[in-house]
Amino acid sequence: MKELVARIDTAACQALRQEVDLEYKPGLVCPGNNGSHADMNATTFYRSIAALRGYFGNCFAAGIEGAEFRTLQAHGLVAEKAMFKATEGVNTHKGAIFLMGLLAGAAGAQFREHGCFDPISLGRLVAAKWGVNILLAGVQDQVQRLDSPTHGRRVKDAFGLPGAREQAAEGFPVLFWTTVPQLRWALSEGLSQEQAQLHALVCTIGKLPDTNLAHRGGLKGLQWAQGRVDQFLAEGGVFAPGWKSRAQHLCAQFESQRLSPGGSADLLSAALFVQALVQVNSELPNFMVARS
Ligand SMILES: CC(C)(COP(=O)(O)OP(=O)(O)OC[C@H]1O[C@@H](n2cnc3c(N)ncnc32)[C@H](O[C@H]2O[C@H](COP(=O)(O)OP(=O)(O)OP(=O)(O)O)[C@@H](O)[C@H]2O)[C@@H]1O)[C@@H](O)C(=O)NCCC(=O)NCCS
Ligand SMILES: Nc1ncnc2[nH]cnc12
Repeated sequence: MKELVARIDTAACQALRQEVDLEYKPGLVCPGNNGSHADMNATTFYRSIAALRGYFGNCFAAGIEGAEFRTLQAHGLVAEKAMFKATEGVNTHKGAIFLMGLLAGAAGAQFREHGCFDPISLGRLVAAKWGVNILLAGVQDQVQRLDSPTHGRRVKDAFGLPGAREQAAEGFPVLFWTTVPQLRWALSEGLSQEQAQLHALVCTIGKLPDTNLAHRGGLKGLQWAQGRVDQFLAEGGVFAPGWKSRAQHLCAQFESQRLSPGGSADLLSAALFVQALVQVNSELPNFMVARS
């Protein structure tokens, strides 16, 4: 069982690494460009990923043991602390800690029940098992942090915009209806990993009410960003010749507005993790683990 837990943990950390290493992400930190961020670069993200080692495996193991949401939440809070320590206070992966921790926990619950995973139904399982408690935790958080609300909370209060919690409680509709299928479709059309990942990211930005965009740019900023990616797609996106220079232009536009779609970046990581789980599923006989 230890080997499987380690395999899941590695798959999640690799997904985070793939996301950071992808170039031409509008407004986001890439190896060659810090996007709309002055306080972090790719090295900050690598440090953060190193600090998260073990966390996703812990969530998976907790799922196997039949964990309630509060157990996952406790693991998540420890991981957030480790991230902030490694990045000297910069928020690199708060969203990913939350949503990929939940997905890893749900994969554990599926494994406990069936001895394998059905990655595509992980979102529905998260909603069914923990949805209510995820939303209740938000209410508690609001009461406790009235003096210093999070960016997500500020945006919810100002614009009524749902955030990471609502996505999770609803079974990650954007992840499973947009990010994952667009990634798979682009790959099946013969695109490279780089093009397919960028395509999935851009489609996600167009659909997600990303609280990061709304926090920095208000509703106008969110709408502007979604309009820009829609135009990029309408011009052929990564499928059309000259996509790299159009993607670079898109990046420059996001930087000029200081906008960064951090929530969408997290969904790309989560989609890469879901894809990796499909692969792990096919490797399960090699682990020869006994369930109990
Ligand atoms: C549930 C929590 C994650 C709390 O969320 P809350 O709603 O209170 O809001 P935030 O603290 O603002 O964090 C939410 C993060 O989620 C990502 N996100 C945003 N929109 C969405 C969305 N629509 N769907 C899914 N995910 C979304 C986003 O993460 C990314 O952005 C980060 C940078 O954010 P921030 O620091 O705000 O922005 P900057 O622009 O850098 O700030 P300035 O420079 O302008 O100052 C980046 O790290 C990405 O990860 C949001 O940040 C949570 O706090 C919680 O409950 N945690 C406990 C852990 C837990 O319960 N785990 C449970 C199970 S495993
Ligand atoms: N590459 C990235 N840049 C900025 N914020 C992010 N949040 C998650 N990944 C990110």
